[in-house]
Amino acid sequence: MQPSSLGGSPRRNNPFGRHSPSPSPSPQVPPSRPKSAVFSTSIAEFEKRSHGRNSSLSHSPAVTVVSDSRHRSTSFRQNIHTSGTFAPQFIKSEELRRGTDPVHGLEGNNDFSGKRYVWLKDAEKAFVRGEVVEERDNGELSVRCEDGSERNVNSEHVDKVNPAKFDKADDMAELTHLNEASVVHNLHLRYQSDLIYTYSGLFLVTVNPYCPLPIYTNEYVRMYKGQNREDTRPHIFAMADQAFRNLVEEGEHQSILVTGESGAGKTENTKKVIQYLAAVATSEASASRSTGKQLSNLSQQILRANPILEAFGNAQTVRNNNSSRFGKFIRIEFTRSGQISGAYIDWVLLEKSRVVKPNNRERNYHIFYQLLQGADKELRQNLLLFDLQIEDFAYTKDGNDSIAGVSDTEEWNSLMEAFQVMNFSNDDRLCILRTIAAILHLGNITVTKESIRGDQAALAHEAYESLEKACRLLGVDMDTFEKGLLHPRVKAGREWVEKVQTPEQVRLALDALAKGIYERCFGDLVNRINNQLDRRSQTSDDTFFIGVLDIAGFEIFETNSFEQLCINYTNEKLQQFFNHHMFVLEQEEYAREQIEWQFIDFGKDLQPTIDLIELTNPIGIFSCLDEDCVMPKASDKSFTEKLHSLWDGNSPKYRPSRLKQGFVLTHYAAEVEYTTDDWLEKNKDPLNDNVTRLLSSSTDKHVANLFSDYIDADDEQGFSRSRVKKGLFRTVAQRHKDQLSSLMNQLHSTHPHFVRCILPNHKKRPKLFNAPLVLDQLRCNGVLEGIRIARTGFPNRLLFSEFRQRYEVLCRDMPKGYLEGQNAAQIILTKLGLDKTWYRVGRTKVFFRAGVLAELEEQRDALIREIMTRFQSVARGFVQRRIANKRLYRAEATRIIQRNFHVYLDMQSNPWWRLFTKMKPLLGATRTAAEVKRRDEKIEKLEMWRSTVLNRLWRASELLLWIKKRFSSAFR
Ligand SMILES: Nc1ncnc2c1ncn2[C@@H]1O[C@H](COP(=O)(O)OP(=O)(O)OP(=O)(O)O)[C@@H](O)[C@H]1O
Repeated sequence: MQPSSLGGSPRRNNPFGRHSPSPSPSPQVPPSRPKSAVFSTSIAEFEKRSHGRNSSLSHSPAVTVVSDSRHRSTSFRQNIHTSGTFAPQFIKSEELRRGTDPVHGLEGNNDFSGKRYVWLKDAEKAFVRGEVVEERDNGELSVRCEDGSERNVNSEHVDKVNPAKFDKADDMAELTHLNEASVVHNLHLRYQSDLIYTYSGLFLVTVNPYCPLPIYTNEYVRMYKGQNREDTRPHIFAMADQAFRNLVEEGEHQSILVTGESGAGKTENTKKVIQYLAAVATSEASASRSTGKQLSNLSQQILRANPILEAFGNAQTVRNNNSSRFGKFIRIEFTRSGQISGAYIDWVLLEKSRVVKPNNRERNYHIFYQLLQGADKELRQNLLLFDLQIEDFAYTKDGNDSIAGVSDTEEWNSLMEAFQVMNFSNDDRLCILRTIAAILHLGNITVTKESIRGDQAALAHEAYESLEKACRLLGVDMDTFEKGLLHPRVKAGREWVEKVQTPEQVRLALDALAKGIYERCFGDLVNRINNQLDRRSQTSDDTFFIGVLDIAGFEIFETNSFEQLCINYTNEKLQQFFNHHMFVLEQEEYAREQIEWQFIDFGKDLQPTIDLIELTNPIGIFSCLDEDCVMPKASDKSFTEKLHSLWDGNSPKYRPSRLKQGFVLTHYAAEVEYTTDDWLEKNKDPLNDNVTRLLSSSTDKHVANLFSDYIDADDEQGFSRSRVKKGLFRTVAQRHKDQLSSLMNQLHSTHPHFVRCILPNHKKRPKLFNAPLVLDQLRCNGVLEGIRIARTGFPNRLLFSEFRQRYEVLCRDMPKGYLEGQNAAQIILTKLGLDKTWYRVGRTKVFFRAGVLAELEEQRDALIREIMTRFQSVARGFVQRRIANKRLYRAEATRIIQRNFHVYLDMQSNPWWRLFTKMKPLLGATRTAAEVKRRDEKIEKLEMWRSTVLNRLWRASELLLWIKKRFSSAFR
């Protein structure tokens, strides 16, 4: 059943994404009432089953799907035709060839067989489907699996298989058996048919196809523009369009939250959203000519900001050749009439450790390679790079030099072009690239031990060349820089003393500086882009925004550190946001339908874990870490012990690690074990004060600006005051908490839409679907959590008309004549004998608990099976009777022939018969002679008769002549 086929209003208030009621549903022809004689058995059986319900594992593949899919496909095709853009890709030729339904691609077990199928857990494939061959009294099932094996399992440990009509369901929330196996199976079936987008209630789930699909063309943009979700197939454009229409129609900020693992397709989908919004907004803008050109230029700029962000914020990783190493929130501002009026990019969590330590099988940020491959001679001289190559720099020589299929020179050219579109001047470009080159040179400063005092740091002889180049590019004095690096001045009581540094400390300080410069440079670049995209002064109208959040999903690695805690904390907050939103919408829907329901805010489920991380009193993980960062003698170990003493036994979500120095947190997705090595250092993220102060007074305005928060005051007291005032001591945890809080505030002011990207395999291969991997991601990205919540309420809902059309057939003695929808539904439900806790009757719909519809479907299948069996038996009886009659007739004929033949044989031995057969030809001759004689006599008779007649005629004519003569002489 695909109720959404009836079209109707947008379903923004329907949290599970079930179809919205259509004000004018398509004609509903009630199924003609069956003859009671035919149905009597099944109804009695049904009543028996619904009272003494055995909610066993029984499943019979559904058989009655044709009308539903026809409804759906009709409405969809109508939509395509009316928009005039029928796209043949929608109906795959393969599907047509196989004769499966092109919209739902039904190919389930429509065999009327009544077999029972279940899902079994499987170590390799996650789940395997099997047919129940025996159900034992002790609750064990004997199951014949698809792989040919036969297994005995406890009935508690299997999941029900959905009726086949749910195969390739557009919205998984409509599955009546909402279990993990069914969700994975549905995604798998769709993925194999290139249907990469699927709804799961409020979520749009997308599985990376790893190959270009022709579904993002302008034709598709037109096809989705202004269409309801129900009238089109799941697509990122459908979600973007819904957000755009909500914005225009309701004047409300919108957000699209895209999350997933690395390589799952977040960035690609974010780009598609922006492409779609730019396209529809441009077409809106072109309606008003005056601003049209200017705004389409802005759309171009928004699109072209991407190559710049990717060059500086993306890198090749094992998972993804173009992995974004930061989270971004792109806000596209619109006027109330739907024209783009500006854009703004926020970023979080840039992976700056990559700048100094890229993995061996990965690369540093693209910009380093693009610069070294693409810059012309003049620029190379300006940046003091001369003939140096990738392998000449410490920060680029490890790891890969290039990416297969990607030309860094071409990418460089495209970056330069993007700079031009974004109105970056030559000077702007140069100063940005100078810092990048300076970082490369900083990496080449080799630190050794001083020859006299063994453990003190000194610069190697060859390091001076790189040091000089770095200092020139950064606009600082080389000697002061070196001194600040090797002998930094620190305050000891009231005195300032010079500190002795080990080579490791100096190397760390240089790396920290390189990371710090890169991060600040990235921030500055984003600010410049934002300045270009900011057009608020040019529009007088109120503006509303659609924000697209592209951020890393929940992470569980073998070793999870501080970075993973930051990411998982972010995802926990986003999941809480989702749960709360779903709860609010659900509540609205139930209230609108006036059904009784005790509401539970599932967002609150996640609060204990969030408190554990962010609370200040009692002191949470972040605050505890911050506190220890300013404690002189604190270490990672003391910090871990403090956490144990605070939270162990006081929160169900926390427990100490058994084997490592760390703790285990229970997140919504899973339990994650964090190791706390280096957390204090990571949280402090220290920069050498002496060097940063020097940079803040750089002769290069750009560099000075990057470090302006370190500006030295006249006196040393003033210096430390200014640092405190400008919040320089903010730790990474504090910064992240603040950034996240600001992001959450923005999100709370929006109407959200959720996209979950799924990585199908680690081999980057199309059509390869690794079910256990997908299942893990569904767990981590909250899709299964959403389904869990859905199961606690009434996830399946049907309009009265649809409910009646489908299930009235199960009820005998329905009142005749017109019945109002609610009344009819109520009567049917009562007659079906369903437990009242299993459903609610609203004002326009019937709501069901998960699994109830499957039970009804089963009854309906049984009934139809019964009808089909009877029909088949009558038809077969008729055919067999005809065959039997024919056979009987033939047998009779054969017997007659045989009898005659026997008689013939018997007569052969009879002498009279033999005499007769010999005489028979003679008899024939005698008969001929008699005949000739008889005819001769007849001829003779006729001859005589003829001559007599002729004689008389002659005499008569003689007499007439005589009379004539007599009369003529008499009258003369
Ligand atoms: N819809 C799509 N169509 C075709 N290819 C895609 C699609 N989505 C993703 N891909 C492929 O997968 C690759 C990785 O996608 P993407 O960069 O968007 O992942 P991501 O989730 O943003 O990863 P990261 O978090 O590492 O940045 C892309 O370079 C592209 O080759």
